[in-house]
Amino acid sequence: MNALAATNRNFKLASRILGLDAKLEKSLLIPFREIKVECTIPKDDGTLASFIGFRVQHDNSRGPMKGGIRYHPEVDPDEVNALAQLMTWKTAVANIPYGGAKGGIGCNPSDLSISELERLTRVFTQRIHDLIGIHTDVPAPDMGTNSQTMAWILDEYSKFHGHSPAVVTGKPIDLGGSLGRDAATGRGVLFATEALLNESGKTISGQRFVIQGFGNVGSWAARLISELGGKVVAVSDISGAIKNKNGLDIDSLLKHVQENRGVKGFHGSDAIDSDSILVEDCDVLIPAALGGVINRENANEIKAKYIVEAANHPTDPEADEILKKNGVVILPDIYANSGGVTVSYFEWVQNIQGFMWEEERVNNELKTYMTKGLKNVKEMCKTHNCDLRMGAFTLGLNRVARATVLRGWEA
Ligand SMILES: NC(=O)C1=CN([C@@H]2O[C@H](COP(=O)(O)OP(=O)(O)OC[C@H]3O[C@@H](n4cnc5c(N)ncnc54)[C@H](OP(=O)(O)O)[C@@H]3O)[C@@H](O)[C@H]2O)C=CC1
Ligand SMILES: O=C(O)CCC(=O)C(=O)O
Repeated sequence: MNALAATNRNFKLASRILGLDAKLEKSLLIPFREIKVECTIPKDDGTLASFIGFRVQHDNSRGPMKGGIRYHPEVDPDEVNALAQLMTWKTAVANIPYGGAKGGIGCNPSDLSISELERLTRVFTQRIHDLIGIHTDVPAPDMGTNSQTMAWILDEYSKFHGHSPAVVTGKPIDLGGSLGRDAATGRGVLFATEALLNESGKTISGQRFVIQGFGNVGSWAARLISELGGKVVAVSDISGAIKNKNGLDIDSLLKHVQENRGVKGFHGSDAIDSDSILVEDCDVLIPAALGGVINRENANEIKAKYIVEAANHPTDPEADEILKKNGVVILPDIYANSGGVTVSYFEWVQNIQGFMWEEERVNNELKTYMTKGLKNVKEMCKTHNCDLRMGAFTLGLNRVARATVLRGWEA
């Protein structure tokens, strides 16, 4: 099932549970605005290369639209649409005053030089600058983009609108970024996992973790989990997958990745088949890369007791059903990875206030939001007798529906 069909299916299930009016349901589902732009750049060798960029602004009833920009070969309109919709429910679950958006460019960033990436980012910004803004739509990093990408967007946007640090989050600290934003999604995953485990008297320490993806989110999650005594027994990235049943030394692995641009060949590990990473023996599985990776082909083989969705939409609805029957507990993406956008919110607040917070304050506030988020999701599970995914969807949808109805429609 493609990302949009899967996301729409979850939306409709939640809407039925809440008993939303069919016309309101339709208005919540259709994106506010879909932008598609052509971005042509001269490559370093003088030849031209053309790319397609997207920004889907899904909903703004609760505040400015918010969401990352992804650079990846598989970026397509349906996927960006699904990711934008997920941002609407995610910001509502986190209870931060935003709507949802997502952007992307269909490209392989590892095939482009730094100067080509800069030109591409600047051209994309020129195409969309009139449609984003501090109080309309605030981009951030996602797969294949980082704080440098945000710095280029900020610089290009500011040429048209004056210096505007709050137009993007996930910026470098020197340009008004927040302390703690780089680690925030991984740290949020840690807080979410801790809160879930604590309910059954367990802690991070002593649990065995498998992590797919070792980029921003996966590597921070691994680092923070191992700092608390959790055993990360297998990880993967594009270069391959590695395993050590006694636990990987994450500090040495981080050095290895910096020097070798991938986890492959790490001395304290054995290589395993990349496809088998999700079905490795562990207590907690953390998908932190692409969507749709847990599907009906592999769901029955999953050995983890818990899945914490650091990636967006990693689990197909068909797999959801299989995993539920097998007793696997899933912390859904729109709650589990909301730490990133929550600290983006703190960054935006700091930019608007013109006052920088200490990192300790950022991390403490994040913990409060993540703990409260799980409590609110569980209350919805209890009220509607549903699983955690539907608990999160009904929580998000209900908040957005209430805001939409309160604002009303033009006559
Ligand atoms: N960044 C953020 O704040 C947030 C991110 N997310 C989600 O988290 C996920 C990861 O994002 P992020 O860490 O920022 O992205 P990054 O680009 O920093 O890292 C992505 C990682 O996934 C790896 N990867 C890509 N394809 C595969 C594959 N087929 N098999 C195994 N690994 C693969 C990459 O490998 P390699 O390094 O070798 O290319 C890299 O390690 C995405 O789904 C994103 O939407 C969600 C909330 C916030
Ligand atoms: O930090 C943000 O604004 C958005 C992060 C994001 O893209 C996501 O949560 O999927």
